[in-house]
Amino acid sequence: MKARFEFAGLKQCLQQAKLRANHQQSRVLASYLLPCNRHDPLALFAANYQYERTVCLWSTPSSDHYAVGFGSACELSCAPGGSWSEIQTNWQKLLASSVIIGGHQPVLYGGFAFDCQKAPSLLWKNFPTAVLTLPDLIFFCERDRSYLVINIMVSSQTDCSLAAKRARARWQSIVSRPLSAPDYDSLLLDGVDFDNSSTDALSWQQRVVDAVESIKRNELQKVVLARSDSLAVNCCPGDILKYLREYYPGAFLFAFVREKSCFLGASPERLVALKDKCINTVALAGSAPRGKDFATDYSLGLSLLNSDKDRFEHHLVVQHLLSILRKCCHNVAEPEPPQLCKLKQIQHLLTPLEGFVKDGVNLLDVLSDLHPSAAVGGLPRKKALKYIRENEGLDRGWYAGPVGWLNAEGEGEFAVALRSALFTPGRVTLFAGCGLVEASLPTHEYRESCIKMRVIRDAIRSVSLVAEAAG
Ligand SMILES: C=C(O[C@H]1C=CC=C(C(=O)O)[C@@H]1O)C(=O)O
Repeated sequence: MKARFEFAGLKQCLQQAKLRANHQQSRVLASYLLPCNRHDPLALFAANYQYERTVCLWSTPSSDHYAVGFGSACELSCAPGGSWSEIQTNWQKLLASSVIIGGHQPVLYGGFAFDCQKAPSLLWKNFPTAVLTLPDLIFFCERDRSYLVINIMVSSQTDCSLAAKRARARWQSIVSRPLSAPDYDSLLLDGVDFDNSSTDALSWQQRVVDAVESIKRNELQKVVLARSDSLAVNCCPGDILKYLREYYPGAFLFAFVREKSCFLGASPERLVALKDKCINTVALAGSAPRGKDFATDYSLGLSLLNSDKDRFEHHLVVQHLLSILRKCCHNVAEPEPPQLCKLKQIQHLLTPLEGFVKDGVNLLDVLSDLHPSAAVGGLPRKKALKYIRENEGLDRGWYAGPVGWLNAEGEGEFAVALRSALFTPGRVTLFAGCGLVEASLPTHEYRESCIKMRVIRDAIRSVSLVAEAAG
């Protein structure tokens, strides 16, 4: 299909919004959809992420559905510690007066910090504790369909013709921007993976010992301790996403660029999806490495399914999620026994859970009840969070927080931002955590955290080798 920017249609949409803005004396959202040529969403991301202050990318597991958003027509947030459902209420208010042409649902994308009570450190300064963004331009593609949505906040002063021209020019520059040559330097990647004896490794293992002691004293039932690793490396998040798309097709692929930082990952864990009143979530906890061949892999999977320690760790997550679902949903199905979720480097125990949302409960209500699940926080929840705050010694930022989207009908999907890293100029910070119960062993947990970090670490290594080979 030839690209045709239906300029007249956009201008009319803006003019309608302007009439409304005039009438109500406040800004009105104009959202306009038009079919467009197919582009590779990851190439669009890679070519443009350095030129736009806000970019987001989202792809649903095992699907060909991608959304790439540029800029921000508006941002909805709530104060640290504030109620997330405030965001959804404000979104509904904004939509009530909007002019939407194209038969689509405008969509917000964004995320929440793991711990919204904590002020962000310098590392996460560009990531507010809770923010959902309506991009200026969103490119969607699915199978053979692709389209562009243009969102503009219109006031009584807006020059509709100029705003339409600007949107067209911006999209044209986005699609015609060439990929800049990657700049990879000082890759300090080798030798740290399973080195159990470095000071960082030992001090983290000591934290695990202390947490397990606390569990043995019955102060906690379970706690998830995370750690970070920082690498001095300059590499293109777009290339990392291409690697993740290839090797983790079953994961939620996400990226959020804010100013010069990019938080991205390939998460296997859905926190919540709401469609047609049906809520879906998963318990994902309990891990084992993948085997090098079928027989070893099969036996590792079988031992994981039969491991008392992992089954207990997983059971806690299932029971906790069920108790929350039963409050906000009816017809909560009894779960089946856990199954294996096999990823490139690691396998997990997984239990899907489902219910039908009660009237008057919205997606962000459910999200804020489910987060943090015992797969990333612990139990009892409040005590585990306090323990993490006081003992982990890390600013998790958006790592292990919910990331995803919310549409105009209140439907959406959020994943737990795992297998993720924060890219800042010249540096990448990797994050991973492990669920601890009484039977957890520090060396095993450290090794598990290394395997989890390999998702991004291997991606960096692979794209830098390709860049080196290309000269
Ligand atoms: C906290 C993480 O993983 C969670 C999800 C799956 C398995 C987990 C585990 O076995 O500990 C964790 O609960 C992480 O990847 O950083």
